[in-house]
Amino acid sequence: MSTTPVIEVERLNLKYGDFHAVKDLTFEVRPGELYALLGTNGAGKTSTLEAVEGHRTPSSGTVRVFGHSPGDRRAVRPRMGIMLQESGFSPDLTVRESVGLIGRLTRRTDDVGRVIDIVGLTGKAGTLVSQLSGGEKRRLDFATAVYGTPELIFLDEPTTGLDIQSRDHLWQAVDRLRENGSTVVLTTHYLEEAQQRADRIGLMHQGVFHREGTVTELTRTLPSVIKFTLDGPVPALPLAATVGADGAVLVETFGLQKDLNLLLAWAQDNAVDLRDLSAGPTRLDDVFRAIES
Ligand SMILES: Nc1ncnc2c1ncn2[C@@H]1O[C@H](COP(=O)(O)OP(=O)(O)OP(=O)(O)O)[C@@H](O)[C@H]1O
Repeated sequence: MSTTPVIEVERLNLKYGDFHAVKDLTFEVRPGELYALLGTNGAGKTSTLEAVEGHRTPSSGTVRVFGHSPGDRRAVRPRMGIMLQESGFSPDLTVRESVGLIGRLTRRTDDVGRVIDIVGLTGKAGTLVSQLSGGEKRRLDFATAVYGTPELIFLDEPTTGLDIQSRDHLWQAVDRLRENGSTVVLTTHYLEEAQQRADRIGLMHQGVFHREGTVTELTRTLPSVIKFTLDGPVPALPLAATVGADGAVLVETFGLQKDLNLLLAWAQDNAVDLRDLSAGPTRLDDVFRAIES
């Protein structure tokens, strides 16, 4: 597989009048990667994606997609599938007609019935877009990413409004696209989805990267947490701990396995019941919370 980046963004700046929304942003997305562009509200994710998709002209800096300017639509557009937050399908078309339209607009070829099946709308193929539920509309939006198995797929908050079965279904379809070699760029506010699936994450805040790297790289500077509640007075704990507002005992640690062992041995020796015990690595949520503090 080629190691030439699929997307190269170098010192990208985007301004809206006097407002500097994206500041000197540099990153690349490699072939076959799932890259998650995450961040706080207004961080500049959508603006950045619009520049990469060729919908917005940079104030300065360069963007290359498959080595081309995204403005070179003939070279780039057929190779990428874009699932926007709202695709804007005409309400007067049926699902089947809408999916057929994707082929004409992107110049990719596929079997319309196959795509409708993948997005789980076979029973609704003859239904007007105006009569779809919110979740069904979102699944139709997903067809734009699936049609013709594009090499590069943008998923902008793909699971917002989907029930858990539809989410699982969508991610299974994304997994199959990736098995076929597709590169995926994801934005989402569901951090656990990014934590589970992203190879790398660019975490934006106020127009710049607050952090960039793998989930492990992003989370390793923050401690893991052990949490439990106690029924009554107990002998001195074997570890430094704090008590949260809800009365739960919190132990923050960079040596999760060792400290958990210590705690469990102490509980066993002293016949202490550690109720609601949970222990886990740092989550992306914690990295996000640390941005503002
Ligand atoms: N057309 C526009 N005119 C003026 N300001 C804009 C325009 N589009 C975006 N902005 C501003 O640029 C900043 C970045 O917006 P952007 O939509 O890229 O953020 P985002 O990271 O996608 O946010 P969110 O997570 O809230 O969707 C915001 O402060 C926004 O108000």
